Amino acid sequence: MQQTLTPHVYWAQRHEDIYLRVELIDAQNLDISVHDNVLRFRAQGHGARGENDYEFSLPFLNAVKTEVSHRSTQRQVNITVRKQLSGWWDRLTLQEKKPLFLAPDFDRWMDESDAEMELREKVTRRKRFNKLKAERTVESRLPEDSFITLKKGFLFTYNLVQFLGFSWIFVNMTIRLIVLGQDSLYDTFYTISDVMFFCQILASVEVLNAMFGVVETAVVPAFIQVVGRNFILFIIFGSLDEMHNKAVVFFVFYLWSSIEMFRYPFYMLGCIDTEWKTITWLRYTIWIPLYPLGVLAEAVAVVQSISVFDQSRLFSIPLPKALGLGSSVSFSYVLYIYLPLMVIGLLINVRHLYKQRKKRFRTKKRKSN
Ligand SMILES: CCCCCCCCCCCCC[C@@H](O)CC(=O)SCCNC(=O)CCNC(=O)[C@H](O)C(C)(C)COP(=O)(O)OP(=O)(O)OC[C@H]1O[C@@H](n2cnc3c(N)ncnc32)[C@H](O)[C@@H]1OP(=O)(O)O
Repeated sequence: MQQTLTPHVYWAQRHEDIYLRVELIDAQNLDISVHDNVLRFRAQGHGARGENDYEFSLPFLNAVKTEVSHRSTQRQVNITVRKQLSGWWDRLTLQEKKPLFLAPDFDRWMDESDAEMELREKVTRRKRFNKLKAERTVESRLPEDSFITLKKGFLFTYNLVQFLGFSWIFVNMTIRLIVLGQDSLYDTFYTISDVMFFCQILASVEVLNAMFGVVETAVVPAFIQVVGRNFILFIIFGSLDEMHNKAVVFFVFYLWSSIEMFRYPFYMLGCIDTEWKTITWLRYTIWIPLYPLGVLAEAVAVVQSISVFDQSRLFSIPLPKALGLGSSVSFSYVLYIYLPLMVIGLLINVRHLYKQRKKRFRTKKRKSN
């Protein structure tokens, strides 16, 4: 049967506080209270007499406040009680004879004059801190705060516009696919391209944001993303009528908008210091299948456009007659160079997104521990 025992208790004081250290390992079920200037302690833990219930009560010499703060570590329980009036006590307990379980805490012990000096230093430090804080509030916090509000407002609006644009694209394409079936694959460009042009031109803002440090993102991945998509949209699809009715347009647009429907809401929530776990998970996960598929679809579009550029000679590069190699070089040669660049771009961005994912979920895990 368990018996109730008294733990070893060590004490020290300052002008305003009483510090108690209760020697109890792995203390559980703590019940600590102060009523009528008497502290009552009860807990289970491993003390001088092994694993047991331990308790004690201490009637204080003078009045104390009823709020008591305590912190339990693996080795001990630290208790702080506030004195009702600031001052130095001759002893801790009401009765003159010191209880047997109580001893001075020499690690924290101070005599009255040392404690006075500490108190004076504390007051000076607090005054200096308050003065600095007041100065900082007046001089710098106002412009800093309004800059942050302006930045968040701008980013929120930008992300909202992109979210609406890409959602419209995704929903429109999905409804058309359900209603028109396979036929909808071949007229995607005619129905969707205006909104896609708008969203992708606007997306150039993301490179500027990265360059000027408006958001904490790397410039190279943002640049690859924007340049890569705009190349496909404006050069491959936009400039060749022959590409407009190809099914590949559907796949490229659908893959692009699928990620953006989650990426922009994720950023929007970040602007208002909010997080929805599902959106975060989707933002940092669905790129895993979508990114390679997106690059594959873009590569198919590039390959399909090669013969069109060869025939139309659009964007062909004029050569000086002196070289004797013909009058111009087809733009398709640029595309042959672009294809391996896409693979390099894919690798750089997949690596970046993998790191961002690891960082995000590692931080989250640590925070939730
Ligand atoms: C040298 C010549 C180069 C020529 C290049 C040619 C190569 C062509 C390669 C082609 C590859 C492109 C293929 C691509 O088009 C295919 C597809 O898109 S398929 C569909 C799937 N795609 C994706 O999943 C990619 C989506 N895009 C992105 O994720 C970004 O664009 C990317 C830059 C790749 C990565 O984003 P970012 O670096 O910004 O990562 P984070 O989201 O983690 O953001 C970092 C922190 O910044 C905050 N942030 C960022 N933007 C905003 C914003 N607009 N508003 C508010 N906050 C923002 C974000 O919250 C993060 O902060 P914190 O960590 O504190 O949360």
